Amino acid sequence: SILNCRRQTNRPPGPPGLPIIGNLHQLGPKPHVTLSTLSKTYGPLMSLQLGSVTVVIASSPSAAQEILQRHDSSFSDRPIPDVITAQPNVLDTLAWSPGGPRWRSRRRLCTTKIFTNQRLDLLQHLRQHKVQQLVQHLHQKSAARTPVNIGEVAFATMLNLVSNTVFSEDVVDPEFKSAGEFKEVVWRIMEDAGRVNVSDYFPAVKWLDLQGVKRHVTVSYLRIHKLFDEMIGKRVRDRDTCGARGDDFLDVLLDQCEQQEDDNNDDSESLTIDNIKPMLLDLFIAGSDTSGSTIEWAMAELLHNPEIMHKARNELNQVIGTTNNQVKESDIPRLEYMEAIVKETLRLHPSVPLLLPYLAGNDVQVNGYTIHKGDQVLINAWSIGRDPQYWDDPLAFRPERFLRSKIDFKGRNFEYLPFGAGRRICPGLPLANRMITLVVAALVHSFEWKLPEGVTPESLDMTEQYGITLKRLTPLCAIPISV
Ligand code: HEM
Repeated sequence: SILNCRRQTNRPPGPPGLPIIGNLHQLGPKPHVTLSTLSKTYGPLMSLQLGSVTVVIASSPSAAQEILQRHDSSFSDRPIPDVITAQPNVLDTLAWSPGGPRWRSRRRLCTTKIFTNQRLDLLQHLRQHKVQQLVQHLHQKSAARTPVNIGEVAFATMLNLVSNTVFSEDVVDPEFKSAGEFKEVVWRIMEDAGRVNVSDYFPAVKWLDLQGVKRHVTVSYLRIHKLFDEMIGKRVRDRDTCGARGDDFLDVLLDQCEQQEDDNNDDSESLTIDNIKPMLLDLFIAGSDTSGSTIEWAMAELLHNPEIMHKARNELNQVIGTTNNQVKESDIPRLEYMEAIVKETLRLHPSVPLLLPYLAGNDVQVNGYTIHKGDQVLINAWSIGRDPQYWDDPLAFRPERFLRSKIDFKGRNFEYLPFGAGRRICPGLPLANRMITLVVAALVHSFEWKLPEGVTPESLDMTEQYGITLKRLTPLCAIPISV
């Protein structure tokens, strides 16, 4: 029996399952919630059998620390979902590449040249301009008193903020008049990636692609690569003809490609015009919906808690003023309360609730149990952020808890892991933090927000929906009133 097998192999405890499917049927529509509940019975390190895959789930700060810090070298790879393997050169992505030399050199480029404060400062005027356009768009909506789907404009805005940082270009119509192909394709890829796929739990039948998701997503991957080809081609020509060198991420990557050509090194670690595309796609997939839904949740919490909205507006009026001044990224360090709001939003609504999965590279002893080579490991950051052992009144939205507290999301406090921790912590964190804080601050500073007819702050539905990112079940709609 499964129980017996657990005892023999010293696996962490877990609920008994059925033959063949194991615990697959028990996960339900909100796996992060189910796993959190199960961990109360089976402990902070438990194991589930999902089809033929053993998944170990860490649900306490110390279990997370064991995996992400103490034994991090054993968990440097990720299991690659079948849908993700449909993309060309998947091993050149940052998010899914095994943690070897290729990943390390790309990752180093991110931390030393791309997501640095210096680089992000150089590009902030582009993002500032996009946020101004968003505010103008909302002024028009205000004049017409029409409700705005906040998640939708936030997602489109995040795509443009990322694309201006990467390409100095828009990928979505900044007036929000047409959706645009880029947005459609990115969205389709995320939908396919968010689907539960039997291929991932029964590797033996992977080749059948029973649900056809892999075939479906392939079309979108090829299309987005083609769109990247066009953008990169244009940039390469501009660089060749007028020697123009800009500051955006694409220029950094192309500079790196050229430098490596000069160094004459052509091993698998080196960057080429062809193999930077998976990394570029990573930035859009990992950066836009995550940041967009965080903005939607932050606004929902502010509308749900009017006194907190009020305090946030007061702070903005004090720091930025009540005149036509626009919030800038450089103002963020002085917006302590707004920063606390963003942190509190990510505590209660981490957009990647189970982080990205890890793969055990060898047998590892954790808390007296064995995690076996080949097991998958998940960290339930959602559950950890709501654990009453570490958080007072954990279900209340109280930004004040982060004022005068040293707890940060940079991977040192294991009771708070919205961006993960350790070697594979989110590299986009500094950009995410700037984009989210800037947009929420601009939305609160420029508008009073009203809920649609019949919805009150108390009755606003705050139910979650699990997907590739943690979303609201009912999209947040609200009416901006220009101030
Ligand atoms: C609210 C916004 C965001 C959240 C909550 C978030 C969260 C995460 C999490 C939890 C991980 C996995 C960490 C781990 O395995 O321990 C991750 C990885 C990653 N994130 Fe983010 N992220 C956000 C925004 C961004 C942005 C804006 C970018 C870039 C433009 C980005 C790029 C990446 C990449 C490339 C990885 C893979 C890193 C690797 O495997 O080496 N993320 N993110």
